[in-house]
Amino acid sequence: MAGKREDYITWDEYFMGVAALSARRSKDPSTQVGACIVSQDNKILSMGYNGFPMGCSDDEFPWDKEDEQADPYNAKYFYSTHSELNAILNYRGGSLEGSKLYVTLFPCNECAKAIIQAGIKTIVYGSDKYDGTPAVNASKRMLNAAGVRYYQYQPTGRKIEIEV
Ligand SMILES: O=c1ccn([C@H]2C[C@H](O)[C@@H](COP(=O)(O)O)O2)c(=O)[nH]1
Ligand SMILES: [Zn+2]
Repeated sequence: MAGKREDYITWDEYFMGVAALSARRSKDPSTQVGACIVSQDNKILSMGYNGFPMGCSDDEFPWDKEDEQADPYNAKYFYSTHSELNAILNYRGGSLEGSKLYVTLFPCNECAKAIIQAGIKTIVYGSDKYDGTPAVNASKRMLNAAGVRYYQYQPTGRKIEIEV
């Protein structure tokens, strides 16, 4: 009798992989972020990626970031909905209390507020490239105060290729 496969992916690889795949839908030329919300018993509840709200055309609204200081009206930041918020808002099933968020970039302060208020209790993040910025410092301050646990995803080194 054949034994079970042993090289199957872990839960963290699976859900971070889903978050990374979700990020591939983002039209942001600079930073693509993906998120996946999972229940305590490892069921996927929702997903999201950074992009403009419904009705705000990816071809008409600005993707520039250089203009942020000079002309914020023509930079992406006023318009882009963050992946974590999209994942929270995309959920149609009721409560996210006690759930876990996988996200490819450490959440900003605005996302931290939504995460806390939604009842998400754990964050597994990929990149922390904005660590030390005021937005991420404030985010960590709020997450720590609210008792939301977070840890960085530890890659296994296994390459996951998807061919469809
Ligand atoms: O918590 C976060 C923080 C940022 N994002 C999105 C918002 C933007 O579309 C990009 C950041 O663009 P930069 O050019 O790197 O400033 O990431 C997010 O989804 N969640
Ligand atoms: Zn954010």
